Amino acid sequence: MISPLADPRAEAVLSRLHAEDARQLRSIVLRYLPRALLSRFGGGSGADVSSAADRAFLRDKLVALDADKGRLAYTYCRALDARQVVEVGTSFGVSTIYLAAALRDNAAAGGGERRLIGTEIEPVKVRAARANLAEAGLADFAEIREGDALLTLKALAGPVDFLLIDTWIPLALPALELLKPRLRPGAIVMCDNVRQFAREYRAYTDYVRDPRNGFRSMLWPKQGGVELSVRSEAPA
Ligand SMILES: C[S@@+](CC[C@H](N)C(=O)[O-])C[C@H]1O[C@@H](n2cnc3c(N)ncnc32)[C@H](O)[C@@H]1O
Repeated sequence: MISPLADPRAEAVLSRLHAEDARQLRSIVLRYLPRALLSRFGGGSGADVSSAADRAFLRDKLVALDADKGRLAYTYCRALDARQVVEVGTSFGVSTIYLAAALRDNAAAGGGERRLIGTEIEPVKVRAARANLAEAGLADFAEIREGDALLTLKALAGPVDFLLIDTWIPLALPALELLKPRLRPGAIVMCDNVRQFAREYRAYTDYVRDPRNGFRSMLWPKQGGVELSVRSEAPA
């Protein structure tokens, strides 16, 4: 498959992690399919994974951004000449590697300080993500903050050029609202799986698709769907 990264070291780590993610998919589908079907056809919500049992089950699961979306994120960060990128939901660091690679390449092309701030609530995943970034040779471009994103990102200084929201669904809109004042005009926000969980993401998509809230937004409809929103000035 064609990749814009052109970085064998990072690609080797990504290929191991994508393979591990694919191996885990079966157990995730078996566990969550009934909820997903209920959500689609019978009400109920597929969004809530906050129980102790769900948390324990998901602790070693990557639930990673797929490769096409990772490459899309890389390409946007390059095109934006991003300096600061924020990621809500780091897990084992798959998306983080794509984003950190873009920042490294932006620094090589244009100089200046570039940084990715990622955040993850599960300590074991934070340790794994840091190790994966180091193995990919990208540790210098990413800082992973451990804890609840609404706390770890509260005092973040702007401007933010690109924001990836790839976390459990109930956090998506609060995270966007927290970070919205730090997004520079023209910043892109990418939010994963909004088509697959359209009902659960309704509050989020309603918000970004209403231009009065300061975004112009579209659905990239492949693989569960990605919402791509450009920060614009809200009309007076
Ligand atoms: C879909 S996974 C992220 C996948 C990651 N972006 C990747 O490509 O590998 C969502 C992650 O969000 C984390 N998460 C859930 N709630 C969170 C919160 N309140 N603060 C920070 N991270 C959270 C979960 O532990 C999980 O690892």
